[in-house]
Amino acid sequence: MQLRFTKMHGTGNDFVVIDATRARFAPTPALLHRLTDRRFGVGCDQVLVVEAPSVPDVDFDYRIFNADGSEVGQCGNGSRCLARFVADQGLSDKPRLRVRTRTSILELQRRDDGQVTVDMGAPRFEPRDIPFKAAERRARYALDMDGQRIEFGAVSMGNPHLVMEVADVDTAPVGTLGPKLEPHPDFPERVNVGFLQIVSRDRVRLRVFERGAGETLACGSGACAAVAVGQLWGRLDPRVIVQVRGGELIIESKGEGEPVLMTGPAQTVFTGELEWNE
Ligand SMILES: N[C@H](CCC[C@H](N)C(=O)O)C(=O)O
Repeated sequence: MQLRFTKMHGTGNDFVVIDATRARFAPTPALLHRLTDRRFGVGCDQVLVVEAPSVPDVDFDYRIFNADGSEVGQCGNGSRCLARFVADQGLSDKPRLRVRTRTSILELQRRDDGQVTVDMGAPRFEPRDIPFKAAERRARYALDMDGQRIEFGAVSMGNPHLVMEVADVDTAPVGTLGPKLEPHPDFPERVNVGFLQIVSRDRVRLRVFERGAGETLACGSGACAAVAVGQLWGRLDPRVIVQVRGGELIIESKGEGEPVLMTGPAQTVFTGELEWNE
Protein backbone atom coordinates (compact mmCIF):
# COMPACT_ATOMS: atom_id res chain seq x y z
CA MET A 1 0.00 0.00 0.00
CA GLN A 2 1.21 3.53 -0.71
CA LEU A 3 0.16 6.11 1.85
CA ARG A 4 0.33 9.76 0.79
CA PHE A 5 1.18 12.24 3.53
CA THR A 6 2.09 15.91 3.96
CA LYS A 7 4.83 16.98 6.38
CA MET A 8 4.05 20.29 8.11
CA HIS A 9 5.03 22.32 11.17
CA GLY A 10 3.73 25.15 13.30
CA THR A 11 6.62 27.01 15.05
CA GLY A 12 8.69 23.83 14.89
CA ASN A 13 6.06 21.44 16.30
CA ASP A 14 5.97 19.01 13.40
CA PHE A 15 3.26 16.83 11.96
CA VAL A 16 2.47 14.17 9.41
CA VAL A 17 -0.92 15.09 7.95
CA ILE A 18 -3.17 12.49 6.31
CA ASP A 19 -6.18 13.32 4.12
CA ALA A 20 -8.86 10.80 5.18
CA THR A 21 -11.80 12.84 3.81
CA ARG A 22 -12.44 10.36 0.98
CA ALA A 23 -11.21 7.08 2.44
CA ARG A 24 -11.26 6.02 6.08
CA PHE A 25 -7.83 5.89 7.74
CA ALA A 26 -7.68 3.77 10.89
CA PRO A 27 -3.98 3.58 11.78
CA THR A 28 -2.57 0.61 13.64
CA PRO A 29 0.11 1.14 16.32
CA ALA A 30 2.69 -0.23 13.88
CA LEU A 31 1.70 2.24 11.16
CA LEU A 32 1.66 5.14 13.62
CA HIS A 33 5.18 4.17 14.67
CA ARG A 34 6.32 4.22 11.01
CA LEU A 35 4.84 7.69 10.64
CA THR A 36 6.22 9.16 13.87
CA ASP A 37 9.62 7.48 14.33
CA ARG A 38 12.46 9.78 13.26
CA ARG A 39 14.78 6.88 12.37
CA PHE A 40 12.63 4.02 11.16
CA GLY A 41 9.90 6.16 9.63
CA VAL A 42 8.94 9.68 8.52
CA GLY A 43 9.23 11.35 11.95
CA CYS A 44 6.91 13.85 13.69
CA ASP A 45 5.56 14.95 17.07
CA GLN A 46 1.97 14.15 16.11
CA VAL A 47 0.01 12.54 13.25
CA LEU A 48 -3.04 14.57 12.20
CA VAL A 49 -5.89 12.83 10.39
CA VAL A 50 -8.36 15.05 8.53
CA GLU A 51 -11.79 13.47 8.06
CA ALA A 52 -15.15 14.44 6.61
CA PRO A 53 -17.45 15.93 9.27
CA SER A 54 -19.54 13.50 11.33
CA VAL A 55 -21.94 16.12 12.74
CA PRO A 56 -23.75 19.12 11.19
CA ASP A 57 -22.24 22.64 11.18
CA VAL A 58 -18.66 21.34 11.33
CA ASP A 59 -16.38 21.43 8.27
CA PHE A 60 -13.95 18.65 9.23
CA ASP A 61 -13.30 16.10 11.95
CA TYR A 62 -9.71 16.07 13.17
CA ARG A 63 -7.94 13.15 14.90
CA ILE A 64 -4.65 13.65 16.72
CA PHE A 65 -2.12 10.92 17.56
CA ASN A 66 0.96 11.62 19.68
CA ALA A 67 4.38 10.17 18.84
CA ASP A 68 3.73 7.39 21.38
CA GLY A 69 0.54 6.40 19.54
CA SER A 70 -1.86 7.86 22.11
CA GLU A 71 -4.95 9.55 20.62
CA VAL A 72 -5.79 12.92 22.17
CA GLY A 73 -8.32 15.71 21.79
CA GLN A 74 -6.34 18.87 21.19
CA CYS A 75 -3.40 20.14 19.15
CA GLY A 76 -3.18 23.88 18.71
CA ASN A 77 -0.23 24.08 16.32
CA GLY A 78 -1.76 21.19 14.39
CA SER A 79 -5.06 23.01 13.94
CA ARG A 80 -3.26 25.90 12.22
CA CYS A 81 -1.59 23.39 9.90
CA LEU A 82 -4.98 21.76 9.22
CA ALA A 83 -6.35 25.16 8.09
CA ARG A 84 -3.44 25.53 5.64
CA PHE A 85 -3.66 21.87 4.53
CA VAL A 86 -7.37 21.86 3.58
CA ALA A 87 -6.90 25.08 1.58
CA ASP A 88 -3.79 23.81 -0.25
CA GLN A 89 -5.45 20.46 -0.99
CA GLY A 90 -8.58 22.17 -2.36
CA LEU A 91 -10.72 20.57 0.35
CA SER A 92 -12.22 23.91 1.34
CA ASP A 93 -11.93 27.53 0.22
CA LYS A 94 -13.69 28.90 3.33
CA PRO A 95 -11.51 31.40 5.23
CA ARG A 96 -13.21 30.37 8.49
CA LEU A 97 -13.56 26.71 9.43
CA ARG A 98 -15.07 24.74 12.31
CA VAL A 99 -13.27 21.52 13.14
CA ARG A 100 -14.18 18.90 15.69
CA THR A 101 -11.77 16.82 17.76
CA ARG A 102 -12.68 14.19 20.33
CA THR A 103 -12.83 16.88 23.05
CA SER A 104 -13.30 20.25 21.35
CA ILE A 105 -14.84 22.31 18.55
CA LEU A 106 -12.25 24.76 17.19
CA GLU A 107 -12.80 27.78 14.95
CA LEU A 108 -9.93 28.42 12.55
CA GLN A 109 -9.42 31.61 10.55
CA ARG A 110 -6.87 31.85 7.76
CA ARG A 111 -5.48 35.39 7.63
CA ASP A 112 -4.25 37.38 4.61
CA ASP A 113 -0.71 37.35 6.04
CA GLY A 114 -0.67 33.53 5.88
CA GLN A 115 -0.94 33.11 9.63
CA VAL A 116 -3.91 31.33 11.23
CA THR A 117 -5.97 32.38 14.25
CA VAL A 118 -7.60 29.59 16.27
CA ASP A 119 -10.36 30.00 18.84
CA MET A 120 -9.22 27.31 21.27
CA GLY A 121 -12.26 27.67 23.50
CA ALA A 122 -12.27 28.74 27.15
CA PRO A 123 -9.77 27.25 29.61
CA ARG A 124 -11.27 24.87 32.15
CA PHE A 125 -9.82 25.02 35.67
CA GLU A 126 -12.09 22.58 37.54
CA PRO A 127 -9.95 19.56 38.56
CA ARG A 128 -12.49 17.09 37.19
CA ASP A 129 -12.36 18.80 33.76
CA ILE A 130 -8.56 18.62 33.51
CA PRO A 131 -8.57 15.80 34.86
CA PHE A 132 -6.48 16.32 38.02
CA LYS A 133 -6.88 14.71 41.43
CA ALA A 134 -7.39 17.65 43.77
CA ALA A 135 -9.85 18.15 46.64
CA GLU A 136 -10.78 21.60 45.37
CA ARG A 137 -9.99 24.01 42.56
CA ARG A 138 -6.97 26.26 43.35
CA ALA A 139 -4.92 28.85 41.47
CA ARG A 140 -1.76 27.12 42.66
CA TYR A 141 -1.21 23.47 43.59
CA ALA A 142 1.87 21.81 45.09
CA LEU A 143 3.45 18.39 44.67
CA ASP A 144 6.49 16.93 46.45
CA MET A 145 8.82 15.41 43.88
CA ASP A 146 12.14 13.84 45.01
CA GLY A 147 12.14 16.01 48.14
CA GLN A 148 11.47 19.12 46.03
CA ARG A 149 8.22 21.13 46.36
CA ILE A 150 6.80 21.85 42.90
CA GLU A 151 4.20 24.65 42.69
CA PHE A 152 2.05 24.91 39.56
CA GLY A 153 -1.25 25.81 37.92
CA ALA A 154 -3.42 23.19 36.21
CA VAL A 155 -5.85 23.73 33.34
CA SER A 156 -7.51 21.99 30.39
CA MET A 157 -7.48 23.46 26.87
CA GLY A 158 -9.23 20.32 25.65
CA ASN A 159 -6.11 18.51 26.89
CA PRO A 160 -4.47 18.54 30.33
CA HIS A 161 -1.71 21.04 31.20
CA LEU A 162 0.48 21.61 34.25
CA VAL A 163 2.15 25.06 34.20
CA MET A 164 5.06 25.86 36.51
CA GLU A 165 6.94 29.16 36.66
CA VAL A 166 10.73 29.14 36.24
CA ALA A 167 13.28 31.95 36.37
CA ASP A 168 14.85 31.03 33.00
CA VAL A 169 13.52 28.47 30.52
CA ASP A 170 17.05 27.89 29.19
CA THR A 171 18.08 26.35 32.51
CA ALA A 172 14.69 24.83 33.41
CA PRO A 173 14.72 21.10 34.35
CA VAL A 174 12.62 20.14 31.30
CA GLY A 175 14.51 16.91 30.63
CA THR A 176 14.52 15.72 34.23
CA LEU A 177 11.24 16.99 35.72
CA GLY A 178 9.17 16.67 32.53
CA PRO A 179 9.37 12.87 32.30
CA LYS A 180 8.55 12.55 36.01
CA LEU A 181 5.52 14.85 35.96
CA GLU A 182 4.06 13.74 32.59
CA PRO A 183 2.89 10.32 33.95
CA HIS A 184 2.14 11.53 37.50
CA PRO A 185 -0.78 9.54 38.98
CA ASP A 186 -2.54 12.75 40.11
CA PHE A 187 -3.13 13.31 36.37
CA PRO A 188 -5.14 10.18 35.45
CA GLU A 189 -4.77 10.88 31.70
CA ARG A 190 -1.15 12.07 32.08
CA VAL A 191 -0.28 15.75 31.48
CA ASN A 192 1.58 18.22 29.25
CA VAL A 193 4.22 19.91 31.43
CA GLY A 194 4.82 23.63 30.74
CA PHE A 195 7.83 25.62 32.03
CA LEU A 196 6.87 29.31 31.98
CA GLN A 197 9.25 32.29 32.28
CA ILE A 198 7.33 35.57 32.72
CA VAL A 199 9.46 38.29 31.07
CA SER A 200 6.81 41.03 31.33
CA ARG A 201 3.01 41.31 31.46
CA ASP A 202 2.84 40.91 27.68
CA ARG A 203 5.79 38.64 26.90
CA VAL A 204 6.69 35.15 28.19
CA ARG A 205 9.06 32.34 27.23
CA LEU A 206 7.83 28.74 27.32
CA ARG A 207 9.14 25.20 26.98
CA VAL A 208 6.79 22.19 27.11
CA PHE A 209 7.46 18.54 27.80
CA GLU A 210 4.45 17.18 25.94
CA ARG A 211 2.32 14.23 26.95
CA GLY A 212 3.09 11.37 24.58
CA ALA A 213 5.79 13.25 22.65
CA GLY A 214 8.45 14.63 25.01
CA GLU A 215 9.84 18.15 24.63
CA THR A 216 8.68 19.77 21.39
CA LEU A 217 9.87 23.06 19.86
CA ALA A 218 6.41 24.47 20.50
CA CYS A 219 3.07 23.49 22.02
CA GLY A 220 0.11 25.59 20.91
CA SER A 221 -2.34 24.39 23.55
CA GLY A 222 0.54 24.70 26.03
CA ALA A 223 1.00 28.36 25.11
CA CYS A 224 -2.74 28.94 25.66
CA ALA A 225 -2.61 27.06 28.96
CA ALA A 226 0.41 29.06 30.17
CA VAL A 227 -1.26 32.40 29.40
CA ALA A 228 -4.54 31.27 31.00
CA VAL A 229 -2.70 30.30 34.20
CA GLY A 230 -0.57 33.47 34.12
CA GLN A 231 -3.76 35.55 33.82
CA LEU A 232 -5.39 33.57 36.65
CA TRP A 233 -2.36 34.50 38.76
CA GLY A 234 -2.92 38.17 37.82
CA ARG A 235 0.48 38.31 36.13
CA LEU A 236 -0.37 38.64 32.41
CA ASP A 237 -2.25 41.08 30.13
CA PRO A 238 -5.07 40.11 27.71
CA ARG A 239 -2.56 39.89 24.80
CA VAL A 240 0.71 38.03 25.29
CA ILE A 241 3.60 37.17 22.94
CA VAL A 242 4.70 33.63 23.77
CA GLN A 243 8.26 32.91 22.69
CA VAL A 244 8.73 29.18 22.11
CA ARG A 245 11.87 27.43 20.88
CA GLY A 246 10.50 27.26 17.32
CA GLY A 247 9.18 30.82 17.01
CA GLU A 248 6.50 33.08 18.48
CA LEU A 249 2.74 32.75 19.09
CA ILE A 250 0.25 35.50 19.94
CA ILE A 251 -2.20 34.46 22.64
CA GLU A 252 -5.21 36.64 23.47
CA SER A 253 -7.89 36.19 26.08
CA LYS A 254 -10.08 38.55 28.09
CA GLY A 255 -9.72 36.23 31.08
CA GLU A 256 -11.50 33.39 32.78
CA GLY A 257 -14.57 32.09 30.99
CA GLU A 258 -13.48 33.83 27.80
CA PRO A 259 -12.15 31.99 24.72
CA VAL A 260 -8.39 31.87 24.16
CA LEU A 261 -7.29 32.94 20.66
CA MET A 262 -3.97 31.72 19.31
CA THR A 263 -2.34 33.23 16.20
CA GLY A 264 0.72 31.80 14.50
CA PRO A 265 2.25 30.33 11.34
CA ALA A 266 1.65 27.02 9.55
CA GLN A 267 4.17 25.70 7.07
CA THR A 268 4.22 22.82 4.58
CA VAL A 269 7.66 21.17 4.33
CA PHE A 270 7.13 18.36 1.81
CA THR A 271 4.70 15.71 0.60
CA GLY A 272 5.59 12.06 0.34
CA GLU A 273 4.44 8.50 -0.08
CA LEU A 274 5.07 5.82 2.49
CA GLU A 275 5.43 2.23 1.26
CA TRP A 276 3.39 0.23 3.74
CA ASN A 277 2.27 -3.39 3.78
CA GLU A 278 1.45 -4.43 7.28
N1 LIG B 1 0.83 16.30 23.45
C1 LIG B 1 -0.53 16.88 23.45
C2 LIG B 1 -1.11 16.86 22.02
C3 LIG B 1 -0.40 17.84 21.10
C4 LIG B 1 -0.46 19.25 21.63
C5 LIG B 1 0.51 20.25 21.01
N2 LIG B 1 1.36 19.74 19.98
C6 LIG B 1 -0.22 21.51 20.58
O1 LIG B 1 0.24 22.20 19.65
O2 LIG B 1 -1.25 21.85 21.24
C7 LIG B 1 -1.43 16.03 24.37
O3 LIG B 1 -1.14 14.84 24.54
O4 LIG B 1 -2.41 16.61 24.89
